[in-house]
Amino acid sequence: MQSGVTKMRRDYIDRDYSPKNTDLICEFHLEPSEGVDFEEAATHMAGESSIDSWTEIATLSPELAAKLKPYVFYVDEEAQTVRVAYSEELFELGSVPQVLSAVAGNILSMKIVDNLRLQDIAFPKSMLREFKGPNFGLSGIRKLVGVQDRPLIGTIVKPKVGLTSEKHAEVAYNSFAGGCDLVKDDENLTDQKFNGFEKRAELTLKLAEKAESETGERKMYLCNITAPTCKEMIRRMNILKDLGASYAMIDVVPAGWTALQTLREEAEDVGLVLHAHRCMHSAYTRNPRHGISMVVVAKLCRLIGLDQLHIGTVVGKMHGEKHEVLTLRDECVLDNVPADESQHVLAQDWGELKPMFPVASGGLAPTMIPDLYSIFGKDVIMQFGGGIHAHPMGTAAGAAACRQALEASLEGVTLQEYAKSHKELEVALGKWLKK
Ligand SMILES: O=C(COP(=O)(O)O)[C@H](O)[C@H](O)COP(=O)(O)O
Ligand SMILES: [Mg+2]
Repeated sequence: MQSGVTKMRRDYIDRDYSPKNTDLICEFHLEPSEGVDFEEAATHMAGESSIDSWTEIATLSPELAAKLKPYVFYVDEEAQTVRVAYSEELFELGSVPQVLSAVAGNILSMKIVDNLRLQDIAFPKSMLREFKGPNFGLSGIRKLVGVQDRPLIGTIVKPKVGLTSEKHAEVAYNSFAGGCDLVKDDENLTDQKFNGFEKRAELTLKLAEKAESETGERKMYLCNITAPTCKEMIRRMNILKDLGASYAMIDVVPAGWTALQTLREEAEDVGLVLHAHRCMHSAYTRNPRHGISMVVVAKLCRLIGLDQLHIGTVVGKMHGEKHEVLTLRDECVLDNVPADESQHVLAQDWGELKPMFPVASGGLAPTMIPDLYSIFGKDVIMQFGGGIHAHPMGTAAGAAACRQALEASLEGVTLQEYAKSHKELEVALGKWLKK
């Protein structure tokens, strides 16, 4: 046995245990380190994530253990999968940080495992009750934007950073004028010297309003409030509210779970939709054998109450297989997610918690819209950066090409056919359609 590993007094493997509907259930991918037995590793992992330590602890009485012990009720050594049921009493039910400190905390660092990945958490009703979920959610956003029957089209002002506030607002205006419903900041644009938060928000919201009156469509600006402190993020949210904004955007992983829980409370008071950019998630989601899955990240976002979340594109530039992205979509939009063993997904009844609006973004071009529509259907926000601002005729034409490609998809017409009477789309096909 490896150093630091001694026999625990208790064995938490119990294949006969049937989880109670009040239990929090986790599925893990587990690879013991060399010479460590699979079940031994599973028992240690379950103990470390709840009541136990690396050696027999005298202060853990049999009564206490009987009340709070974890149950490793599913063990598949060949598939390297275990499921653990934890009593709800182990948790501060309204605290995402506390839950993560338990089920995705020390255990990811243990020497007895070479790899360990938290694949999914099924939250019991008692925990769902402690959270509000999205305030607006998918249907609230549709109502706000006034678009019911098609995907929304969004853009990220490019370049990511470097434009002045005036130029930023102008690029946003051109995007709105060309047909975007939503314009957002990039994830690394917050409050830099060349483009301060307040000035950018003021100028861009003003031009969003102008585009609204010119086009007769609602135009939403998603200004990034990510900041060094919660206090400052709340201040920025209030600035947005005072300027008449409907949305705030936040980088959910860099900002952290406590910040999100804080912002969710404030967002309800100020009445802003929260857009969740997931940058940095791959630091712990990308390795299929270790860390935390994106499904867990998405579920935590819905639980806390972000209104829309980046989930990947399948066809764009970012990592993410179709089945993974669709699993994320399901966790965003369904009221009841069925278990899917092949995807390491546990059943989740979302109860009263509203659906989030899924966002597909990252390396998209207008030419991909038919594929995006067939993958996601209408309940998706299609978001283009380079795919709009690199259009040879400019930003407004890029946005128009996206709307035209969407119209073609909704009508079941090929892009080539539609492009015959739509110049912007024709030019976009010339640039991006693979020959
Ligand atoms: O700025 C972009 C996309 O710009 P572009 O369209 O020019 O690639 C976003 O940050 C990515 O969507 C992030 O990826 P994900 O949504 O997968 O988290
Ligand atoms: Mg970006």
